[in-house]
Amino acid sequence: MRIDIISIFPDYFAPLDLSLIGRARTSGLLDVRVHDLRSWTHDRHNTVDDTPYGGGPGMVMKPEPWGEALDEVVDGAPARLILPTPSGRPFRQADAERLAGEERLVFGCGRYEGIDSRVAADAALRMPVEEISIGDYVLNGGESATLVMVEAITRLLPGVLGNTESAVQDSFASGGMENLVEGSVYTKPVTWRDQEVPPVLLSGNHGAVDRWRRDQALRKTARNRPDLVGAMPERALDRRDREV
Ligand SMILES: N#Cc1c(-c2ccc3ccn(Cc4ccc(CN5CCCCC5)cc4)c3c2)n[nH]c1N
Repeated sequence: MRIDIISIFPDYFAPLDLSLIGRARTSGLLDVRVHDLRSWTHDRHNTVDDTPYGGGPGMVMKPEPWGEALDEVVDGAPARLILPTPSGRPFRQADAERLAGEERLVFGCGRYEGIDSRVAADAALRMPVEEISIGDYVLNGGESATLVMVEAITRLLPGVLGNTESAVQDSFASGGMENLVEGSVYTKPVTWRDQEVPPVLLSGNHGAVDRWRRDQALRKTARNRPDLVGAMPERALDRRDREV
């Protein structure tokens, strides 16, 4: 997969040189290229913004640099443009799984009050464009959202996670754990600050361990994500769970 990221803050993406994604880039498994939008400005101040038509607060990103940047970066290749925006469709695990199947993704990171709307409309003449939000809170730009989405997507690519990690469907659809959040996890030492690891995890009884983990996940989901419990199919709750 090739990922292009266009931003006025390219240094924001230094974390993509680290850890598993950094290793995947070094190995050639993943091709991530970060571009400074100001490279496509031609005035002495490298201007990327201007006042909004119709008035209103703040500034809007000018269309010209974006148009030139996308023309050069995409260069006629089949690519999908992702535009993080507060008003976008919510980003979910299913979107990460879907986008992990793409050959090329381009992320356009807006700032100020956003990117002139004609940029998305013009790009849509040549490629699929998705306006996506990572959550119902306000950020200052699209960079953090792009980091989140790139991590969620690329961790699903074969070979990116090592043997010690697992990117199965995580807790949102793995076998018998549909729509549940992760339960509690433990490692050595068996006693730490007078807290013991739950004995069932030391029992070697895999059936009992699986049942205990599912019960823990159910309890945590009911406590932290009642919205997911409501979406849980009746069959997902065995008789004992219905007593929860
Ligand atoms: N993904 C994602 C995001 C973003 C996100 C993504 C991309 C950009 C580009 C610029 N900003 C800043 C910003 C913040 C608020 C507003 C809304 N206006 C406020 C003033 C009155 C009019 C409406 C617009 C632009 C961005 C924010 N925020 N939250 C997410 N989940």
